Amino acid sequence: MSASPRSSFDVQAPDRAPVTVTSLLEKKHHGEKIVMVTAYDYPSATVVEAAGVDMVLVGDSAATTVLGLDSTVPATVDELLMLNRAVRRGLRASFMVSDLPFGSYEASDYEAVKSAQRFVKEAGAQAVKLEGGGVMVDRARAIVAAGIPVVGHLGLTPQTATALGGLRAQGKSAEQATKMVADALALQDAGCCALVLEAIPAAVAEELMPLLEIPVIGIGAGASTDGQVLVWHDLLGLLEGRTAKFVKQYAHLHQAMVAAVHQFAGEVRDGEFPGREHTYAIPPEELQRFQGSLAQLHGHGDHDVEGHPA
Ligand SMILES: Nc1nc(=O)c2c([nH]1)NC[C@@H]1CN(c3ccc(C(=O)N[C@@H](CCC(=O)O)C(=O)O)cc3)CN21
Ligand SMILES: CC(C)C(=O)C(=O)O
Ligand SMILES: [Mg+2]
Repeated sequence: MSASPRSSFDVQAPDRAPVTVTSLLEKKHHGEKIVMVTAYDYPSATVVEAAGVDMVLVGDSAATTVLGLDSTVPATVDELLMLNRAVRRGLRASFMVSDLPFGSYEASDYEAVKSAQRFVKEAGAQAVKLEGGGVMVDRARAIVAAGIPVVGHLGLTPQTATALGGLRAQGKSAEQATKMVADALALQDAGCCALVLEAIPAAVAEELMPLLEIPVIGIGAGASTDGQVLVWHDLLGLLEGRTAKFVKQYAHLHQAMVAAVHQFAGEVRDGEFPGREHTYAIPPEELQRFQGSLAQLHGHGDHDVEGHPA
């Protein structure tokens, strides 16, 4: 393990080959699980990179987790692009996938390709992700034809949650599950390099898995998928409040951060911070000269009230 960083940022990950569409497929074939985590800025990107995750998703969940909105619908291409560029600067080997936001790809193949190209050209995305089957399969095919890898997303698709009747698990009826299988096969046929399945019964995912040749990343789809994804804030416990059933919190950083800031506030109020070690020194002779010039300024005769020589 070499400690030398290869670029201006300092990640602690052991050297590893950059993740590619091909290496992800090999992982699937070898039965090695694929790890995906969302990231939204430079520090989160350096953490997921250092932890060695395979894929990083710059999710439109930024709308709720970073911007404090109550759904992903209002997220814009420009807002997400700024976050995507920050993430890009913190990544080296992890494969970066960018969510296309609601309204940036649905209306036509042309708009889909144009939006996808912005994430690639302006932020260094290695793939884009879009939600849904049906006509969205055509959008996926158009982006793939333009030379950009596409990740599909079926099941609970938060951008169209209103049409789904809310943020509800999907595929709980035979009809829904059958439609999902058809959409998954169609997305694969359209050339998607991977598929995300969100909030569906584990048994439905299990039936689907043998039918798919592309890597499948689950979030609330049980243990049979080729990989798992969680949202950064969920995994680390960075937000207050209840989480979806599919979330496991591996830390409780919200509490840890409140405690740290609370301690800072207490030390400022007590005069305990800053200590000598946090303050700057001036050479004694410079301090003496400085005090001398101050004394001159303060009315030692030959100056007017503003300190100018009389
Ligand atoms: N922090 C966070 N994590 C996410 O996974 C996430 C976001 N935000 N924002 C955008 C979307 C919204 N997502 C969500 C949000 C809520 C549920 C949820 O509470 N689901 C219920 C399902 C109830 C049911 O179907 O009966 C659950 O209890 O899991 C699921 C996905 C996924 N995305
Ligand atoms: C939950 C994942 C799959 C996602 O789409 C997001 O974070 O936006
Ligand atoms: Mg998303």
